[in-house]
Amino acid sequence: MADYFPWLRWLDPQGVKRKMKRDLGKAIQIASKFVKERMEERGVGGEKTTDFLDVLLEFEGNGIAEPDKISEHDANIFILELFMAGSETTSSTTEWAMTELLSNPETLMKAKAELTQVIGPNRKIEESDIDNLPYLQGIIKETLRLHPPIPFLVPRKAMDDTKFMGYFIPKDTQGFVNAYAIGRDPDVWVDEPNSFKPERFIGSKIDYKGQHYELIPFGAGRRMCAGVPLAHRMLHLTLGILLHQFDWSLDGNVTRDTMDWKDKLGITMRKSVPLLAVPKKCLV
Ligand code: HEM
Repeated sequence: MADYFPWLRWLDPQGVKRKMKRDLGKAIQIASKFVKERMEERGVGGEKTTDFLDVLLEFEGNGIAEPDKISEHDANIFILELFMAGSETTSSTTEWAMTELLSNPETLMKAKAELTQVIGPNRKIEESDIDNLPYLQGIIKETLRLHPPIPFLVPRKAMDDTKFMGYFIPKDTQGFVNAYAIGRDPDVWVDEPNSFKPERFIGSKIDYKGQHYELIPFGAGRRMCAGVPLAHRMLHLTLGILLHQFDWSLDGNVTRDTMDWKDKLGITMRKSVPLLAVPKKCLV
């Protein structure tokens, strides 16, 4: 309500700010446990680790353009942000990918055939295999095109009065970029824009790294997703392992037509009714 009537903001009429403060406080507490634990381990000379948290704790800045040290509070916020930005985005993308594949058996078969051909029966998919799996890459791109987990990206604010494409945008206007609509724009995606067709990316240079504005599930520009390299690996490895190691079917009598396709917007835009899929270990 306060977005429509900004003068109501101080009243917090729906209690949104109050609830946010309470819940964020709980989330910071969880993140702070990881940070405290690591600080204590490092203090007693525990096993040496070199992950992102160690980098934060070891940081020494020049104290001018950057701090001398990263405070414990800031380390907590960093860790919380990575959890919040990185977990539900990747899990909901994997759920949508499986949903699309289980409703498109031919596509699922092609993905499994590629994995069998490239990886073979005797080993597991590794990071170095990803570049040799163009069909799997097409599946991930197609999933992110149709189901971007952050459909309006992160809100922007006009820093100054701006004229843009004939519109006047006053300073401080909040703007959203509709990555969901861009991904389904029939002027750009001319071949059945609402259908799941990983083939459209075979032989195409279009990628989600911020250079091709028709596919921007990670945003673009200086504030685009900081986790693209990690998400890219995680998505291909997770989906690759699920498809390579198991045969999958839909639960019970559910079919493509009776499946619930609704999404709901929370932290991410995920399936409204969770996918129920049944794995069977591949007999290889
Ligand atoms: C499917 C996976 C993911 C998607 C679709 C995604 C998407 C996004 C989007 C749309 C933004 C805002 C960009 C903008 O508004 O231009 C963002 C920001 C961010 N993402 Fe991701 N993300 C994913 C995974 C991850 C992972 C795994 C991490 C790290 C663990 C991560 C860390 C971040 C961070 C730190 C930001 C804020 C960057 C900034 O404000 O400068 N993301 N992400």
